[in-house]
Order: sequence, then C-alpha cells, then structure tokens
Amino acid sequence: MNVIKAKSVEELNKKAAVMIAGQMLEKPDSVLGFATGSSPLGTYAELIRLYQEGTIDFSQVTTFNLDEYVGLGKDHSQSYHYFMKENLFSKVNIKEENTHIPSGVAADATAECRRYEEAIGAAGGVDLQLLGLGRNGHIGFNEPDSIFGKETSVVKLTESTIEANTRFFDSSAEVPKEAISMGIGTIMKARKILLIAYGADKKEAIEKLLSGEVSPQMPASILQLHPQTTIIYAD
Ligand SMILES: N[C@@H]1[C@@H](O)[C@H](O)[C@@H](COP(=O)(O)O)O[C@@H]1O
Repeated sequence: MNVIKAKSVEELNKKAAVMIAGQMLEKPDSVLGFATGSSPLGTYAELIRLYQEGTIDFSQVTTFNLDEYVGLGKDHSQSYHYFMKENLFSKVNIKEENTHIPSGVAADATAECRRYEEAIGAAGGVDLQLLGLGRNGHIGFNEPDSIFGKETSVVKLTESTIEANTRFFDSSAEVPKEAISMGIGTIMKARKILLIAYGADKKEAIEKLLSGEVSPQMPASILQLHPQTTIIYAD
C-alpha cells in the first residue's frame, strides 16, 4: 500500500484528483470506479476544475459507481444517481450512457446485482476505483461481517451507517436500510484503488486500516492485499 498523509483536506483533494486525472491522461477511455459520500466531494470539484481548464476530457471515460440505496429512484435527492449528477456528471463532458450506477428500484434486485457485475466485466473491468471509508471501516456498503462479500449484492446497512447517513435525511427512519453494493471481490478486481479519508470521525478506522491486521470486521483492511492501492488521508 502506498500511504500518503496530506497536510490538509485541500491537499488531499488535489492529490486524489491528480491521480485520477493521470489515469485519464494515460488511458482516455479509462473505466473509473466512483464513490459517493462527503469525502470525494472536494476531489470531484478538483476534477471539474481540471476539466474546465482543458487538462482532462471525459468524452471516452466509462464509470461504475460503488453502490445505491434500495428504494431510492434516480430523482430522489439522496439517491447516489442524483449525487453523481449534481456533483460531477452534469459538470463535465461525460456521456450519460457511459455512467453506471446500480438501480435502487429494480423489480428484481438480485437480477440487478448480477447485471451490474456483468456490465463491469463487459466494460473490461475497472482501471481505477475511488473509495471513501465508513466510520466502521466499510467500503462501498460492505459492512463489517464474518466474511468478505464477493460480488455485487443487496446488503443490510448497520445502525452505525444508518446513524452516520441520517444527516442527509429528515430522520433516521427515512434512511434506507438496504443498498446494492459492489462486493469486496468486485472492488479488489480493480487494477488500481485509491482510498481517501479524513476527519475526526474516521481517525479510528484509518488507524485500523493502517495497522496491518486483515479482517472482515474491518472491510477496508483487505486493501492491504491489493498490489496497487493508494491511501491518501488527512486529519
Ligand atoms: N456508501 C457510502 C460509502 O461509499 C462512503 O465511503 C461512506 C462514507 O461517507 P462520508 O464520506 O460522507 O463520510 O458513506 C456511505 O456509506
């Protein structure tokens, strides 16, 4: 693991965006794995800036997002479809048909998981996967468990995650209790991984991630076994 401690969140955002931009410059038709949550917001803002100044071009890029809440449609203001459109896709020249996010309202969620996993494979796999970090060490929506989940599947959110995400909803009762998430196996298949995390509520999870112990109770810890992972963190 390549571990970088940034001096500030601004520096973290810049470094993460430079790594993603570098991937796009090296391979204009890159398949990028994107994440939601507050952590990548600054990185996306930097990518938009790099696009506006003409440094990067999204016209040939394909993206796959990590996850989506079960029950939230594309137009729900807290859906990850909406988040990506608002914070990145509508501000760069990416083709809508090249952006992929699991559907949270598919009639058959299990079939949707299978379809999503196959679509990633058909696109040639993910070149660079961006990840945030849950307070409890989750990546995507892969919560602490007794085993590492393999493929894209419907997952139940823990109380800790529901509580953390309540800030985006009117009440905890409104936070969906399930999500469709890429599995740990799906994430580990990405050729490169970039995890970003900062802030007091992530301190413990970051420490555990860097401690060396690999356990499904700390899902992100498996990244230590990935040959091309970069962690950029800040206080
Ligand atoms: N599914 C997302 C994760 O992908 C994200 O990493 C996590 C942390 O979010 P934040 O960056 O807002 O702390 O939140 C959600 O649970």
